[in-house]
Amino acid sequence: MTDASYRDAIFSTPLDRVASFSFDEQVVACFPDMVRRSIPGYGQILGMLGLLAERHLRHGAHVYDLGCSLGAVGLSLAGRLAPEAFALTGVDLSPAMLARARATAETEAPRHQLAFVEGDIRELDYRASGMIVLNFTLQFLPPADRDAVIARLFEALEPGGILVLSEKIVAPDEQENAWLVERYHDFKRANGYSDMEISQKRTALENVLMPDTLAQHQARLQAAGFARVTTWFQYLNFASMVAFKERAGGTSTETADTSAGGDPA
Ligand SMILES: C[S@@+](CC[C@H](N)C(=O)[O-])C[C@H]1O[C@@H](n2cnc3c(N)ncnc32)[C@H](O)[C@@H]1O
Ligand SMILES: O=C(O)C(=O)C[C@]1(C(=O)O)C=C[C@@H](O)C=C1
Repeated sequence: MTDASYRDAIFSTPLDRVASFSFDEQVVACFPDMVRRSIPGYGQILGMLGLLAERHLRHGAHVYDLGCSLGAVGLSLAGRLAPEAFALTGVDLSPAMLARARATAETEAPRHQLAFVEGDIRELDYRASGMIVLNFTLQFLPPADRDAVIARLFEALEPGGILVLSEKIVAPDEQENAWLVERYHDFKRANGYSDMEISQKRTALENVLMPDTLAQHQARLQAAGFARVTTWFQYLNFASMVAFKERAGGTSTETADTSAGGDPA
């Protein structure tokens, strides 16, 4: 990133009252450091998105990055695909995030078609797309709004298109979940967060980030019409799924990539 990025110290001093977490200026300023130290596998997930696009995206298709923050998903795709291979629209509610996303894209991928628009992903008028990414965004929507958003994304996807959904998750078994959360806190401590920071952030995220189970995600995706859902990544209580929209005739996604050779049969 060329933009200035600060170390996340938002919860490093004791607060009388911990306010609910929001994507304000303070978070924007330290966001790259925050996600790197707080989301297990964040860099690996981003890296894989470029590979998934290479494999599944029709040449010239449109891509949505919903809840794009600083535009990291678009930059990952731009790192793997040629400028004419896709056009991406990043959507976010936060003007401060979008301003930095635009500036970074301009510097780091000037020839790629990366646009950023302010909007609520629950209300957007979606255009037909070959790939839609929700990288740690659905978890911030009120649970009652999630089914409708996923159903609209299914409708917006072209046959053969993919939805990539990365989320913090909760395990249905209480003991398993407690273990995962404790190890997640170990992960945060190892990345330099103090117990106080971990505890205050946890309070700030209560009723703001409400994780679903993997089974809830899978059921929602299937109810929306996705023929196949694969959990391709999990690291502690963070996971990423890819959901495939079938092509007409019932076949699931085929590769858009021609470099891997033809059908061996
Ligand atoms: C954890 S961040 C996403 C990180 C980003 N996708 C990445 O890979 O770096 C969640 C983002 O979702 C945005 N957001 C939350 N609710 C939204 C909504 N209803 N519509 C659009 N954006 C939303 C927030 O402003 C925030 O930037
Ligand atoms: O810090 C945590 O506890 C998190 O859950 C990490 C998480 C996320 O999953 O989106 C929460 C808020 C920030 O946007 C960055 C990361």
